[in-house]
Amino acid sequence: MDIMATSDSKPNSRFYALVPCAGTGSRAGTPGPKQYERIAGQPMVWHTLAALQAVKRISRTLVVVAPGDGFFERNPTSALVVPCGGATRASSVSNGLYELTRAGATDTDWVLVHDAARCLITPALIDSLIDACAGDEVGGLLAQKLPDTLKREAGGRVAETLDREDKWLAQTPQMFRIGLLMQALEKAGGQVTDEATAVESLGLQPLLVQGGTQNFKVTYPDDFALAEAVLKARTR
Ligand SMILES: Nc1ccn([C@@H]2O[C@H](COP(=O)(O)OP(=O)(O)OP(=O)(O)O)[C@@H](O)[C@H]2O)c(=O)n1
Ligand SMILES: C[C@](O)(CO)[C@H](O)COP(=O)(O)O
Repeated sequence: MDIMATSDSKPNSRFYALVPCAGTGSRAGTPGPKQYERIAGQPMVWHTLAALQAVKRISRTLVVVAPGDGFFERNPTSALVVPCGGATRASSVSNGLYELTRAGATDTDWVLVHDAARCLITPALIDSLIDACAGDEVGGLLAQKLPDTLKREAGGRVAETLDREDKWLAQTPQMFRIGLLMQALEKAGGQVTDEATAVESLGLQPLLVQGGTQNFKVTYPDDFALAEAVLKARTR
């Protein structure tokens, strides 16, 4: 692909945030979608949006919800909410990118895709991703080196211990040019679990930017208490 067409030759590119918020949270064990569960006094997604909206360089935040989701009608936000969630996270992101372009974003603007369920993200981490990627020709993602020894399993037993030196856990936000990411997701299909995988399918190598252990995705029942403890500790 012609990477020069999307490289940082456009100093006036804007930054958008896109929040996929259309999942059901099947692993979380909550009665409804986990992103609306209250954590530290607020629905989870509220913490996520507050961090993104505190970053002044982000000109607009778009939230992708499932069709028929009435949460933001009951809880108005300054973010643009679109009921275009798809069957997979990747299709929710693709649909949201299209809506961003309808709202005036261009192919060379940047988008930071961030999980609604990563409610512990901070403005400082978002800023560090933007600082690292805005001059990069591909873009990149927050990620974390593995803190533990890594095993491969076979039939419930350890088959081997893997080298972890070059392994990272992908987090979000993941930041790419809108045109590049649309092209990448179209090529990669709806099953890829993050934006970087789609961009890799174009033969490109996204930049790994140091994330944080607190920027975990609320996924399992135990994660709610941990997220609550961290958020409460920050306000003390
Ligand atoms: N079809 C989907 C699936 C997921 N997401 C969003 O993508 C983020 C990360 O996904 P994950 O933690 O896997 O959330 P769920 O798909 O809701 O959880 P689970 O896989 O346990 O069902 C979440 O903010 C979720 O709302 C989405 O917008 N559209
Ligand atoms: C995008 C992501 O948060 C990166 O770690 C993650 O892949 C999304 O969650 P899923 O469980 O893979 O849907």
